[in-house]
Amino acid sequence: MNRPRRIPHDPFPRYPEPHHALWRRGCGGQALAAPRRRRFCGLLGRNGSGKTTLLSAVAGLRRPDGGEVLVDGAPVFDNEAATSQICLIRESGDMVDSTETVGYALEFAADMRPYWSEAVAGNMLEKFRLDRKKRVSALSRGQRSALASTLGLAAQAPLTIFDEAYLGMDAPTRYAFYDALLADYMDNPRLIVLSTHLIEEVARLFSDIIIIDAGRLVLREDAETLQGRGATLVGPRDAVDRATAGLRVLSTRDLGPTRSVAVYGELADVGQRARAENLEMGTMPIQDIFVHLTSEGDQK
Ligand SMILES: Nc1ncnc2c1ncn2[C@@H]1O[C@H](COP(=O)(O)OP(=O)(O)OP(=O)(O)O)[C@@H](O)[C@H]1O
Repeated sequence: MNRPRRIPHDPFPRYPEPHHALWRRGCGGQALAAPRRRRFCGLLGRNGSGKTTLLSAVAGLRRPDGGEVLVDGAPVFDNEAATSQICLIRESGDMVDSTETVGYALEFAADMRPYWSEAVAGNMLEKFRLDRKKRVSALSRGQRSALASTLGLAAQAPLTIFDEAYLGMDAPTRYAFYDALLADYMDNPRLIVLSTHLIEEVARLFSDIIIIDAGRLVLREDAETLQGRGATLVGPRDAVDRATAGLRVLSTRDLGPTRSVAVYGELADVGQRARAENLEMGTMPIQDIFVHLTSEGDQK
């Protein structure tokens, strides 16, 4: 079968312009992403927030109840030209027929995927210690996830989506997967979307963060800007209160006379305020920002 092949080590593969309008109306009618070519995007949301539903609609596997998902201006549902550019690996790892061997699963994917890389597939099999001759049904849960992730990376699709693809993988396997993901992204920059609950493990990979909650967009930001929007200030209570006056306080913790406050928003002068009050200032991990932004209504 004749397949267009990627030129090895070509840092600018000649993919079609990716997905300008892809996310435009994907989530509650709000814009999810501006046109961008090479991004590594983290999709974060609490259980049941709609991540899998959204990603299935983006991959054309599910017709949206409302709104549209567009790829380069064309609807993605029932559009083979669009879906051939997209590879979605779901947590169920359901792209693999369990009665077949690992080797057959790879051959099948190679025939289906226009940008398939045998080299990436081989590297991943080695990394994950997967035997081509083994039946998929004989693999453990984590090994099935590893195989599904191999198929997802080797597909080299211009839009590659992993929806909690790490399920069942042990920590060394997950880290091997993250390393492979990052190396592959550097080698072939494209649009990769990763949905995960293990935020701290992968936060370093993200160039962009999208947070959804109850089917609505909460935030879309580049990771660096988002990191700059959260800070913690620690010191004597009065001094912390003065320094944080007028800022959006996400949480306050007191330990004796010491107060620790997490603030979020436009923090242009917060460093100056902290220095003026002689406070300790720290950055807020993305996971903490996520927890605060998606649990604000819980106590009401
Ligand atoms: N935009 C939406 N409007 C209404 N219902 C939705 C929306 N998105 C998802 N749902 C419904 O919410 C339920 C959970 O959605 P989904 O499985 O996509 O969540 P999730 O974020 O992937 O959850 P988890 O992290 O637990 O896997 C499903 O029944 C789905 O049909």
